[in-house]
Amino acid sequence: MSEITLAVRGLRKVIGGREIIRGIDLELRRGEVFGFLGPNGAGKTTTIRMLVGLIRPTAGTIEVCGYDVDKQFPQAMSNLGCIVENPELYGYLSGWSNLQYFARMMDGVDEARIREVVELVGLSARIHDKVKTYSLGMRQRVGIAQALLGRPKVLILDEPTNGLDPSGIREMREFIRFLAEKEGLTVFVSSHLLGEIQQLCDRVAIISKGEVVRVDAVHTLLSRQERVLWKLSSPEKGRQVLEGLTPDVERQEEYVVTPYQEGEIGRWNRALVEAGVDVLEMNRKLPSLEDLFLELTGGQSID
Ligand SMILES: Nc1ncnc2c1ncn2[C@@H]1O[C@H](COP(=O)(O)OP(=O)(O)OP(=O)(O)O)[C@@H](O)[C@H]1O
Repeated sequence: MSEITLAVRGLRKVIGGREIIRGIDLELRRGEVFGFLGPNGAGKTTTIRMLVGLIRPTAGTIEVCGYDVDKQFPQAMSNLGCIVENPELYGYLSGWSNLQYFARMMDGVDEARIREVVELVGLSARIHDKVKTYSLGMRQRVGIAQALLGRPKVLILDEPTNGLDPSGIREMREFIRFLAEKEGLTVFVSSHLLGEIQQLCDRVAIISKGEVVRVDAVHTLLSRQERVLWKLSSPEKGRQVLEGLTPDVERQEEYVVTPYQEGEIGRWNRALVEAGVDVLEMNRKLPSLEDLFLELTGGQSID
Protein backbone atom coordinates (compact mmCIF):
# COMPACT_ATOMS: atom_id res chain seq x y z
CA MET A 1 0.00 0.00 0.00
CA SER A 2 1.54 3.30 -0.97
CA GLU A 3 1.83 6.28 1.29
CA ILE A 4 -1.42 8.07 2.27
CA THR A 5 -0.89 11.80 1.76
CA LEU A 6 -4.40 13.11 2.31
CA ALA A 7 -6.87 11.51 4.69
CA VAL A 8 -10.39 12.80 5.24
CA ARG A 9 -12.53 11.19 7.91
CA GLY A 10 -16.16 11.78 8.78
CA LEU A 11 -16.13 15.26 7.26
CA ARG A 12 -19.34 17.24 7.78
CA LYS A 13 -20.31 20.86 7.29
CA VAL A 14 -23.50 22.55 8.40
CA ILE A 15 -24.13 26.07 7.08
CA GLY A 16 -27.16 28.03 8.23
CA GLY A 17 -28.74 24.92 9.77
CA ARG A 18 -28.37 23.00 6.50
CA GLU A 19 -26.10 19.99 6.25
CA ILE A 20 -24.10 20.73 3.08
CA ILE A 21 -21.49 17.99 3.55
CA ARG A 22 -22.87 14.84 5.10
CA GLY A 23 -19.95 12.64 6.09
CA ILE A 24 -17.10 12.27 3.61
CA ASP A 25 -14.23 9.77 3.96
CA LEU A 26 -11.33 9.73 1.50
CA GLU A 27 -7.75 8.46 1.40
CA LEU A 28 -5.44 9.69 -1.34
CA ARG A 29 -2.07 8.16 -2.15
CA ARG A 30 1.26 9.50 -3.28
CA GLY A 31 1.56 9.85 -7.05
CA GLU A 32 -2.10 9.58 -7.95
CA VAL A 33 -4.42 11.97 -9.71
CA PHE A 34 -7.68 11.80 -7.83
CA GLY A 35 -10.89 13.19 -9.30
CA PHE A 36 -13.69 14.73 -7.29
CA LEU A 37 -16.68 14.62 -9.55
CA GLY A 38 -20.12 16.00 -8.94
CA PRO A 39 -22.75 18.27 -10.40
CA ASN A 40 -22.92 21.96 -9.56
CA GLY A 41 -24.08 22.38 -6.00
CA ALA A 42 -23.00 18.87 -4.91
CA GLY A 43 -20.55 20.29 -2.35
CA LYS A 44 -17.19 20.17 -4.12
CA THR A 45 -16.11 23.72 -3.38
CA THR A 46 -17.26 23.52 0.24
CA THR A 47 -15.21 20.33 0.70
CA ILE A 48 -12.14 21.89 -0.91
CA ARG A 49 -12.44 25.00 1.22
CA MET A 50 -12.27 22.74 4.28
CA LEU A 51 -9.33 20.76 2.87
CA VAL A 52 -7.25 23.90 2.46
CA GLY A 53 -8.28 25.38 5.80
CA LEU A 54 -10.39 28.27 4.48
CA ILE A 55 -13.42 27.13 6.50
CA ARG A 56 -13.65 24.79 9.46
CA PRO A 57 -15.50 21.50 9.36
CA THR A 58 -18.51 21.04 11.64
CA ALA A 59 -17.18 17.53 12.33
CA GLY A 60 -14.49 15.19 11.09
CA THR A 61 -10.77 15.43 10.49
CA ILE A 62 -8.45 16.18 7.59
CA GLU A 63 -4.81 15.12 7.61
CA VAL A 64 -2.16 16.20 5.10
CA CYS A 65 0.89 13.92 5.29
CA GLY A 66 -0.19 12.94 8.79
CA TYR A 67 -0.68 16.55 10.02
CA ASP A 68 -4.13 17.58 11.20
CA VAL A 69 -5.36 20.65 9.29
CA ASP A 70 -7.12 21.98 12.38
CA LYS A 71 -4.57 21.20 15.10
CA GLN A 72 -1.29 21.40 13.14
CA PHE A 73 -2.23 23.99 10.55
CA PRO A 74 1.26 25.28 9.55
CA GLN A 75 2.74 21.78 9.16
CA ALA A 76 -0.31 20.58 7.22
CA MET A 77 -0.24 23.62 4.92
CA SER A 78 3.48 23.33 4.28
CA ASN A 79 2.71 20.02 2.54
CA LEU A 80 -0.22 21.36 0.57
CA GLY A 81 -0.46 23.59 -2.49
CA CYS A 82 -3.70 24.76 -4.00
CA ILE A 83 -5.42 26.91 -6.54
CA VAL A 84 -8.92 27.30 -5.26
CA GLU A 85 -10.38 30.44 -6.69
CA ASN A 86 -8.73 31.86 -9.84
CA PRO A 87 -5.13 32.68 -8.98
CA GLU A 88 -4.77 36.35 -8.04
CA LEU A 89 -1.92 37.71 -10.13
CA TYR A 90 -0.67 41.22 -10.68
CA GLY A 91 -1.06 41.86 -14.39
CA TYR A 92 1.38 44.79 -14.52
CA LEU A 93 4.16 42.66 -13.00
CA SER A 94 6.05 39.87 -14.73
CA GLY A 95 5.37 36.24 -13.91
CA TRP A 96 8.74 36.20 -12.18
CA SER A 97 7.92 39.21 -9.96
CA ASN A 98 4.58 37.68 -9.04
CA LEU A 99 6.35 34.52 -7.92
CA GLN A 100 8.98 36.53 -6.02
CA TYR A 101 6.17 38.36 -4.24
CA PHE A 102 4.60 35.07 -3.08
CA ALA A 103 7.97 33.52 -2.25
CA ARG A 104 8.68 36.39 0.16
CA MET A 105 5.67 35.35 2.22
CA MET A 106 6.96 31.79 2.57
CA ASP A 107 9.78 30.22 4.54
CA GLY A 108 12.69 28.64 2.72
CA VAL A 109 11.78 29.59 -0.84
CA ASP A 110 14.77 31.11 -2.60
CA GLU A 111 15.45 32.28 -6.17
CA ALA A 112 16.75 28.83 -7.11
CA ARG A 113 13.39 27.33 -6.16
CA ILE A 114 11.55 29.96 -8.20
CA ARG A 115 13.71 29.08 -11.21
CA GLU A 116 12.98 25.41 -10.61
CA VAL A 117 9.18 25.79 -10.56
CA VAL A 118 9.26 28.11 -13.60
CA GLU A 119 11.11 25.41 -15.50
CA LEU A 120 8.73 22.75 -14.20
CA VAL A 121 5.67 24.58 -15.53
CA GLY A 122 7.46 25.33 -18.81
CA LEU A 123 7.37 29.12 -18.58
CA SER A 124 11.08 29.97 -18.70
CA ALA A 125 10.86 31.73 -22.08
CA ARG A 126 8.11 34.17 -21.04
CA ILE A 127 8.54 34.50 -17.28
CA HIS A 128 9.94 38.06 -17.48
CA ASP A 129 7.02 39.33 -19.59
CA LYS A 130 4.10 41.09 -17.93
CA VAL A 131 1.35 38.72 -16.79
CA LYS A 132 -1.27 40.81 -18.63
CA THR A 133 0.25 39.56 -21.91
CA TYR A 134 -0.22 35.90 -20.88
CA SER A 135 -2.89 33.54 -22.14
CA LEU A 136 -5.26 32.04 -19.58
CA GLY A 137 -3.34 28.77 -19.81
CA MET A 138 -0.10 30.58 -18.98
CA ARG A 139 -1.72 32.32 -16.02
CA GLN A 140 -2.89 28.94 -14.77
CA ARG A 141 0.71 27.76 -14.99
CA VAL A 142 1.92 30.69 -12.95
CA GLY A 143 -0.80 29.78 -10.45
CA ILE A 144 0.48 26.22 -10.32
CA ALA A 145 4.08 27.44 -10.08
CA GLN A 146 3.01 29.52 -7.10
CA ALA A 147 1.28 26.51 -5.51
CA LEU A 148 4.44 24.44 -6.02
CA LEU A 149 6.88 26.96 -4.52
CA GLY A 150 6.77 25.41 -1.04
CA ARG A 151 7.42 21.85 -2.34
CA PRO A 152 3.99 20.47 -1.42
CA LYS A 153 3.23 16.75 -1.48
CA VAL A 154 -0.45 17.37 -2.23
CA LEU A 155 -1.81 19.72 -4.86
CA ILE A 156 -5.47 20.71 -4.86
CA LEU A 157 -6.96 22.14 -8.03
CA ASP A 158 -10.54 23.34 -8.29
CA GLU A 159 -11.76 22.90 -11.89
CA PRO A 160 -8.25 23.41 -13.36
CA THR A 161 -9.31 23.49 -17.00
CA ASN A 162 -12.18 25.94 -16.58
CA GLY A 163 -12.12 28.47 -19.39
CA LEU A 164 -9.18 26.91 -21.27
CA ASP A 165 -9.35 26.16 -24.98
CA PRO A 166 -8.90 22.56 -26.21
CA SER A 167 -5.13 22.78 -26.60
CA GLY A 168 -4.83 24.48 -23.19
CA ILE A 169 -6.92 21.68 -21.69
CA ARG A 170 -4.65 19.03 -23.21
CA GLU A 171 -1.51 20.77 -21.99
CA MET A 172 -2.92 21.13 -18.50
CA ARG A 173 -3.89 17.45 -18.47
CA GLU A 174 -0.43 16.36 -19.55
CA PHE A 175 1.16 18.63 -16.99
CA ILE A 176 -0.98 17.30 -14.13
CA ARG A 177 -0.12 13.71 -15.12
CA PHE A 178 3.56 14.67 -15.22
CA LEU A 179 3.39 16.12 -11.70
CA ALA A 180 1.86 12.91 -10.37
CA GLU A 181 3.93 10.38 -12.31
CA LYS A 182 7.32 12.07 -12.39
CA GLU A 183 7.25 14.32 -9.33
CA GLY A 184 5.24 11.94 -7.14
CA LEU A 185 2.65 14.52 -6.14
CA THR A 186 -0.86 13.63 -5.11
CA VAL A 187 -3.15 15.78 -7.23
CA PHE A 188 -6.76 16.28 -6.17
CA VAL A 189 -8.83 17.69 -9.01
CA SER A 190 -12.46 18.73 -8.78
CA SER A 191 -14.54 18.76 -11.91
CA HIS A 192 -18.04 18.55 -13.22
CA LEU A 193 -16.68 17.30 -16.55
CA LEU A 194 -16.87 13.56 -16.92
CA GLY A 195 -14.65 13.34 -19.98
CA GLU A 196 -11.94 15.23 -18.18
CA ILE A 197 -11.96 12.92 -15.17
CA GLN A 198 -12.02 9.91 -17.46
CA GLN A 199 -8.86 11.06 -19.26
CA LEU A 200 -6.97 12.56 -16.36
CA CYS A 201 -7.58 10.64 -13.17
CA ASP A 202 -6.49 7.32 -11.70
CA ARG A 203 -9.33 7.20 -9.19
CA VAL A 204 -12.49 9.16 -8.74
CA ALA A 205 -14.92 9.95 -5.94
CA ILE A 206 -18.40 10.69 -7.14
CA ILE A 207 -20.15 13.20 -4.93
CA SER A 208 -23.85 13.90 -4.93
CA LYS A 209 -25.81 16.05 -2.46
CA GLY A 210 -22.94 16.30 0.02
CA GLU A 211 -22.12 12.58 0.06
CA VAL A 212 -19.60 10.38 -1.71
CA VAL A 213 -21.62 7.75 -3.51
CA ARG A 214 -18.65 5.84 -4.92
CA VAL A 215 -14.84 5.80 -4.88
CA ASP A 216 -13.03 3.58 -7.34
CA ALA A 217 -10.37 3.36 -10.03
CA VAL A 218 -11.73 5.04 -13.15
CA HIS A 219 -10.77 1.97 -15.15
CA THR A 220 -12.58 -0.41 -12.76
CA LEU A 221 -15.67 1.75 -12.65
CA LEU A 222 -15.91 1.76 -16.39
CA SER A 223 -14.90 -1.83 -17.15
CA ARG A 224 -17.38 -3.26 -14.65
CA GLN A 225 -20.11 -1.68 -16.70
CA GLU A 226 -18.81 -2.81 -20.05
CA ARG A 227 -21.39 -4.06 -22.56
CA VAL A 228 -21.45 -6.01 -25.81
CA LEU A 229 -23.66 -4.90 -28.68
CA TRP A 230 -24.75 -7.79 -30.90
CA LYS A 231 -26.15 -7.26 -34.36
CA LEU A 232 -28.06 -10.44 -35.15
CA SER A 233 -29.89 -11.83 -38.17
CA SER A 234 -32.99 -12.28 -35.99
CA PRO A 235 -32.70 -9.99 -32.98
CA GLU A 236 -35.80 -11.17 -31.13
CA LYS A 237 -34.87 -14.84 -31.31
CA GLY A 238 -31.27 -13.92 -30.44
CA ARG A 239 -32.44 -11.99 -27.41
CA GLN A 240 -34.29 -15.06 -26.13
CA VAL A 241 -31.19 -17.24 -26.59
CA LEU A 242 -28.97 -14.75 -24.78
CA GLU A 243 -31.49 -14.32 -21.97
CA GLY A 244 -31.09 -18.01 -21.27
CA LEU A 245 -27.37 -17.46 -20.78
CA THR A 246 -26.95 -14.18 -18.88
CA PRO A 247 -29.04 -11.64 -16.95
CA ASP A 248 -29.34 -8.01 -18.06
CA VAL A 249 -30.10 -8.56 -21.73
CA GLU A 250 -31.90 -5.75 -23.53
CA ARG A 251 -32.82 -4.53 -27.00
CA GLN A 252 -31.40 -1.22 -28.15
CA GLU A 253 -32.71 -0.34 -31.57
CA GLU A 254 -31.12 -2.83 -34.00
CA TYR A 255 -28.84 -4.32 -31.32
CA VAL A 256 -29.19 -6.81 -28.53
CA VAL A 257 -27.08 -5.66 -25.58
CA THR A 258 -25.50 -7.96 -22.98
CA PRO A 259 -22.93 -7.42 -20.23
CA TYR A 260 -19.34 -8.12 -21.29
CA GLN A 261 -18.07 -11.28 -19.59
CA GLU A 262 -14.61 -12.35 -20.51
CA GLY A 263 -14.49 -16.06 -21.41
CA GLU A 264 -18.24 -16.28 -22.06
CA ILE A 265 -18.49 -14.49 -25.38
CA GLY A 266 -17.39 -17.49 -27.48
CA ARG A 267 -19.93 -19.74 -25.79
CA TRP A 268 -22.76 -17.25 -26.32
CA ASN A 269 -21.74 -16.82 -29.93
CA ARG A 270 -21.89 -20.61 -30.48
CA ALA A 271 -25.30 -20.84 -28.80
CA LEU A 272 -26.64 -18.18 -31.15
CA VAL A 273 -25.30 -19.89 -34.24
CA GLU A 274 -26.62 -23.29 -33.08
CA ALA A 275 -30.06 -21.72 -32.66
CA GLY A 276 -29.88 -20.52 -36.26
CA VAL A 277 -29.11 -16.86 -35.44
CA ASP A 278 -26.19 -15.37 -37.38
CA VAL A 279 -23.92 -12.87 -35.66
CA LEU A 280 -23.51 -10.03 -38.13
CA GLU A 281 -21.53 -7.67 -35.93
CA MET A 282 -20.25 -7.48 -32.37
CA ASN A 283 -18.97 -4.43 -30.49
CA ARG A 284 -17.63 -3.92 -26.99
CA LYS A 285 -18.81 -0.68 -25.47
CA LEU A 286 -17.40 1.09 -22.45
CA PRO A 287 -20.05 3.14 -20.69
CA SER A 288 -19.43 6.82 -20.42
CA LEU A 289 -18.89 8.12 -16.93
CA GLU A 290 -22.11 9.97 -17.62
CA ASP A 291 -24.14 6.72 -17.80
CA LEU A 292 -22.49 5.62 -14.62
CA PHE A 293 -23.13 8.90 -12.92
CA LEU A 294 -26.81 8.80 -13.75
CA GLU A 295 -27.01 5.29 -12.37
CA LEU A 296 -25.19 6.11 -9.12
CA THR A 297 -27.08 9.29 -8.40
CA GLY A 298 -30.50 7.94 -9.33
CA GLY A 299 -30.88 10.08 -12.42
CA GLN A 300 -29.39 13.34 -11.11
CA SER A 301 -27.78 14.99 -14.10
CA ILE A 302 -24.23 16.28 -14.04
CA ASP A 303 -25.10 19.82 -15.05
N1 LIG B 1 -21.85 30.05 2.62
C1 LIG B 1 -22.92 29.35 2.24
N2 LIG B 1 -24.14 29.64 2.72
C2 LIG B 1 -25.23 28.94 2.35
N3 LIG B 1 -25.20 27.91 1.48
C3 LIG B 1 -24.03 27.57 0.96
C4 LIG B 1 -22.82 28.26 1.30
N4 LIG B 1 -21.80 27.67 0.63
C5 LIG B 1 -22.35 26.69 -0.11
N5 LIG B 1 -23.68 26.62 0.08
C6 LIG B 1 -24.60 25.63 -0.53
O1 LIG B 1 -24.02 24.36 -0.41
C7 LIG B 1 -24.26 23.57 -1.57
C8 LIG B 1 -22.92 23.07 -2.11
O2 LIG B 1 -22.20 24.16 -2.65
P1 LIG B 1 -20.76 24.02 -3.31
O3 LIG B 1 -20.37 25.37 -3.83
O4 LIG B 1 -19.85 23.36 -2.37
O5 LIG B 1 -21.06 23.05 -4.51
P2 LIG B 1 -20.13 22.66 -5.75
O6 LIG B 1 -20.26 21.19 -5.89
O7 LIG B 1 -18.78 23.22 -5.57
O8 LIG B 1 -20.83 23.38 -6.94
P3 LIG B 1 -20.26 24.48 -7.92
O9 LIG B 1 -19.48 23.72 -8.93
O10 LIG B 1 -21.51 25.10 -8.46
O11 LIG B 1 -19.45 25.44 -7.09
C9 LIG B 1 -25.01 24.45 -2.55
O12 LIG B 1 -26.38 24.11 -2.44
C10 LIG B 1 -24.75 25.84 -2.04
O13 LIG B 1 -25.85 26.68 -2.32
